[in-house]
Amino acid sequence: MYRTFADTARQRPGAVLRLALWSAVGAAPTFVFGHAVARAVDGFLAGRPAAACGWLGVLLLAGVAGALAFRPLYAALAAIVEPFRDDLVERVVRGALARSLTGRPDTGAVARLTHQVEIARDSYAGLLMVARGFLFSTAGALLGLLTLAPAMLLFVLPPLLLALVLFAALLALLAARQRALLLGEERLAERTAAVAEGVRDAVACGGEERLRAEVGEVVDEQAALARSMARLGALRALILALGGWGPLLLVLAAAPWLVERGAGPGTVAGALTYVMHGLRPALNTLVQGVGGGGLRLAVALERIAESGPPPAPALPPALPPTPSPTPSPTQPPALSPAPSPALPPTRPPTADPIPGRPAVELCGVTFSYGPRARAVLKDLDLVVPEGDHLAVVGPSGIGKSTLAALVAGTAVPSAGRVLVHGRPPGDPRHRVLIPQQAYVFGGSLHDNLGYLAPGADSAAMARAVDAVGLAALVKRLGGLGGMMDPGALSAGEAQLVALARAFLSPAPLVVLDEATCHLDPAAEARVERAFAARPGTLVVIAHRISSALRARRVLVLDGSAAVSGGHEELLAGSPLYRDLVGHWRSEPAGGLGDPDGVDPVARTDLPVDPR
Ligand SMILES: Nc1ncnc2c1ncn2[C@@H]1O[C@H](COP(=O)(O)OP(=O)(O)OP(=O)(O)O)[C@@H](O)[C@H]1O
Repeated sequence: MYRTFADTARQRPGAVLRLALWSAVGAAPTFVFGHAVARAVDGFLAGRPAAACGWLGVLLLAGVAGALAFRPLYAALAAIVEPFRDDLVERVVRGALARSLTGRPDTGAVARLTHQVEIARDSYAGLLMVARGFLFSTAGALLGLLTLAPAMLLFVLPPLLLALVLFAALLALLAARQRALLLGEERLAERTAAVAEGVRDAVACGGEERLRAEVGEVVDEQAALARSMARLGALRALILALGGWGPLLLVLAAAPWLVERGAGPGTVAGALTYVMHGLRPALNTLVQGVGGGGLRLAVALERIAESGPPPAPALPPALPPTPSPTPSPTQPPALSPAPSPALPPTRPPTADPIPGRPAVELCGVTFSYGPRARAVLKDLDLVVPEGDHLAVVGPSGIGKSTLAALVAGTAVPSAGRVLVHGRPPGDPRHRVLIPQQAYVFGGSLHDNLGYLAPGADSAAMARAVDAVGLAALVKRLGGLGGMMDPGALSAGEAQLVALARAFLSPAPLVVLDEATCHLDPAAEARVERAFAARPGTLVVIAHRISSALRARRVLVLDGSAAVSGGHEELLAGSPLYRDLVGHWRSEPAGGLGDPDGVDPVARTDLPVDPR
């Protein structure tokens, strides 16, 4: 997957040697400091200030040499770290490209993962610096002690070694805890996102308490993990105290014993310098660096490994696109109906429509958003013959969009059966659903329009553009190849793009769920007429009553009952339809006139008169 340090040592021994060499030069001051301090102290005490100052000069020179060694040291480090980074980047890009061939391109992957690669690179470089710094500084200090006063090692080595052993044991615990913390964070994020998305359903089912308890449990687990991580952090401080201050206290306590055995004050001062300026900072950096950056590196590498190329190469999907459980630019996210049995289908059927069967058949369909929620649709029967143009009207909240979702297969009935062209709904080759919220993506207008009809030629696109009235936007963008910024489009323009896309799609059934709500009445009329003239079946969840007037048939949803028929028929037979139309008739006319005296711009979903 990527080069380990051992691989690099084999492949680039020169770089590793250079790193070791310059690390040795960088650590030279650690070796020289103790001796220079010892000699300088002894020199001053013996009344030889010139010699003492000379040793102080040596100390200064060693410091300068150590500082100068850092420049080539970093160059040697880069020669080791950059190939490691290249390996990671290559893996990430290969993974993203391979996934894009599966038909589910993860466009955020490269940006996201290269960020993780940078974290891994920095952590790896930091870890190498820490490890080599510890090794060379400790070696320099111990060598200095050995040459200055070997007996001192008796007091320095035992606490240092004990601290290192304890730290190694703690590191394993820290890594396990850090991983658990990270996974817990992910669990918590997933849980809260799921709760936020489904809060409407949860409230509808009276499930707030249960949700609160479930989320609370994950939060408590996470808090317990964070507390235990903090306790391990305190243990780390104890280990540092043992390995850093232990040798210092022991050397101080042993000083009289050493002096009795002939060690001068300079030797004691030199030994203390080794402990204070060599061993203690080295241990400190090791514990902090490995405990922080090392764990981060391990986690980042794990995430990158997970994002690697999929096991087997996959081919692009056949066109038209196979159904995907993720929302497409014409398919709104699936509704979240009752947990069971009303789950959205994860793999819609791909069989061809059955010739001669109606475009839509609903048989005894009941749907509710939760097991204890009131049914939105109850025992609904409906047949929409092939080639029909049906408008669905009814008061706000009566279930018009729910019906559209059931027909499109993004919601599944709690009881009853829905068929589209004789097949279970949900196959994007059989139907296209345009919701109120238009899904338009950043890219060229051509790509947006061709999303559901990849083979569409420019003549077909021009026809769709003309049919829905998109020419002004095409002109503004400089042609079909013009790039679109979805954020810069007006809501009406975005709807027109989504509508033109649906117009181009080969799907024989089009469901418009208030898909023209941001258009003015004239533009809406043009769109509906265009779709009505398009071969296939049209179902319009009406936003204005004029949609009902244009349709061949109207379905009036009325909670417990639903009636359908022509406009005149319904005026005569449906009190609710009469109420709806009467309501708008009495509204001040706001747009085009109509032969029936109905204001065609009036909304169809105003609340029913509560009489
Ligand atoms: N995801 C959901 N979770 C829970 N309840 C929902 C959900 N979606 C809709 N409802 C409820 O179901 C009922 C029917 O909603 P629907 O959107 O189908 O009605 P509508 O007739 O299309 O309304 P409008 O014309 O206002 O869009 C409403 O009471 C609504 O609050």
